[in-house]
Amino acid sequence: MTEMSFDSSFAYTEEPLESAAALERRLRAIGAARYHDLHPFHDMLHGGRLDLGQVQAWALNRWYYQSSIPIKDAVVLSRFRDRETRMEWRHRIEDHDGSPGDEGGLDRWLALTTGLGLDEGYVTSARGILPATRFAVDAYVSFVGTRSPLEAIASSLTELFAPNLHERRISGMLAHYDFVHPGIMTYFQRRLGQAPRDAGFALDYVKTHARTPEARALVCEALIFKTDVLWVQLDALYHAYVTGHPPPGAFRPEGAA
Ligand SMILES: O=C(O)c1cc(C(=O)O)c2c(n1)C(=O)C(=O)c1cc(C(=O)O)[nH]c1-2
Repeated sequence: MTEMSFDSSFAYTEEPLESAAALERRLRAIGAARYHDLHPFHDMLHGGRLDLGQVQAWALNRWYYQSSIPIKDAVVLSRFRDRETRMEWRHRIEDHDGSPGDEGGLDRWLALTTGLGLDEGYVTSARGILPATRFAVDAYVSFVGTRSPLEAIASSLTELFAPNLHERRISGMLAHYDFVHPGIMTYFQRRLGQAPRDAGFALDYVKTHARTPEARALVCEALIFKTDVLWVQLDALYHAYVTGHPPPGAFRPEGAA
């Protein structure tokens, strides 16, 4: 008799979502299996295996994600009647947009793209981004406006896993690329402090407010959706700039065929 081969990830039975602790365990397992730190494009980025044009393509596309985050957070805010949640959430908008006289994350992201040699007007126009970037990011903004407020908050939970990735990115990119220096990596340096606070609030929120196994399952589905939003952006970058099939109208690095 021939032995059947099977994917061992389906061989276990998942723990029922009967408590907040079980929910947290499941969320962490989802991150461990699906977060975009596992994507081969990130291995190449952090391991110094991309050229300047490919790093530019990544930073250019990520601008669209970054610049949509405060819009997404404004939509999240609009979902809550209670003042406490709005007060807690609103600093996220300022973290990215900044405030008069105080730079925000978007300024720091532009320091990165400019430091990599990209024209600021071209970056902010988002004209050269991949269609998949636009579709994925727009789907995230739409998700938080159309799903329940609980799912809207849950979809930000990928941030639980971001600080490790940012640390690896800072050290890897500084070590491997002569066109990267600390002055253009301040975006990630700053997120190391901001993301744990934000993720901690979101995790407490879903643990407190998802009170049934069904609600906890929705929280998990929201996190899975978000890991897909992140993953598909890197798939598109890989296809366009590693495999070498940029779609019509997309950014073409200088000197590329
Ligand atoms: O570099 C990354 O891999 C990464 C991932 C994520 C994430 O996991 O969603 C965010 C960020 N960075 C980030 O810088 C950021 O401001 C951010 C906000 C959010 C969110 O969903 O509200 N995610 C992320």
